[in-house]
Amino acid sequence: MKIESTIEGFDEEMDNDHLSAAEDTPLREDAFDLNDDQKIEKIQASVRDILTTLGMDLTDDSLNDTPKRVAKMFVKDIFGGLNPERKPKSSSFDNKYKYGEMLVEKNITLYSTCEHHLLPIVGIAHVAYISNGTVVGLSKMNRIVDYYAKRPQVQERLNIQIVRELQEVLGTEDVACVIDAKHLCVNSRGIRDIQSSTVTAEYGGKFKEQATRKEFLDYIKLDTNF
Ligand SMILES: Nc1nc2c(ncn2[C@@H]2O[C@H](COP(=O)(O)OP(=O)(O)OP(=O)(O)O)[C@@H](O)[C@H]2O)c(=O)[nH]1
Ligand SMILES: [Zn+2]
Repeated sequence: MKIESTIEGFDEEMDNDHLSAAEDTPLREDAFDLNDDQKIEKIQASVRDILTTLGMDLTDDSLNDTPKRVAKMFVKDIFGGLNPERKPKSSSFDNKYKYGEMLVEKNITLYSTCEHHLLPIVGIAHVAYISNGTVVGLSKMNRIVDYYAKRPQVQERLNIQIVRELQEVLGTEDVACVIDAKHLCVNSRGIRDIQSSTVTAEYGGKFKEQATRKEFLDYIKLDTNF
């Protein structure tokens, strides 16, 4: 049986067995039973517990507020995109000027968090679409990238979520996104490979055709340094 969440703006359909579609962030049904302040209180206690277990003296004035800082950062900042109320309102307009070519928003700065290690993912996203009558404000593409990045993520899911959202807003399948990002869990720990970065891509509609995809990739030329 399918159920619709009652939370305002939460339009991802949830399924009783699986909670959500494969590309949706795995959230529990009670994810928003607590408000932000209640979550900050609880997380603060957990962070205090972790640091205390590690042996840190939390009476030190540099550390005293760390549990609260981390809790606020999780709820309001780096995981703020879990809350559908923070989803950007994507003002769309009629394509009055009949611009029918590809529009590319490239080099969008991306900060996310790896859900396996809770370490940063830092990179760039390139987004493109071909209008079928609707256009979206340029900054909305940056905002959509930022919203879905502010969750515990894997890069593949992040890439798909960005494309699905823009397809919805623009009312077209013809949307693509390429992400090139460094995962600090690979760069700064574990294998500690500082050079490597991860490239993912999601192509919808016309972008599945080779010529359209090539035009997009020529515009973004994956030779950027960040
Ligand atoms: N597919 C995918 N894997 C990721 C992403 N971010 C991190 N990973 C990988 O997730 C894997 C987690 O593997 P585990 O073996 O459970 O973790 P680990 O023991 O810390 O692994 P090492 O990093 O190899 O030390 C690692 O290989 C990470 O590189 C991502 O966005 N997508
Ligand atoms: Zn990781």
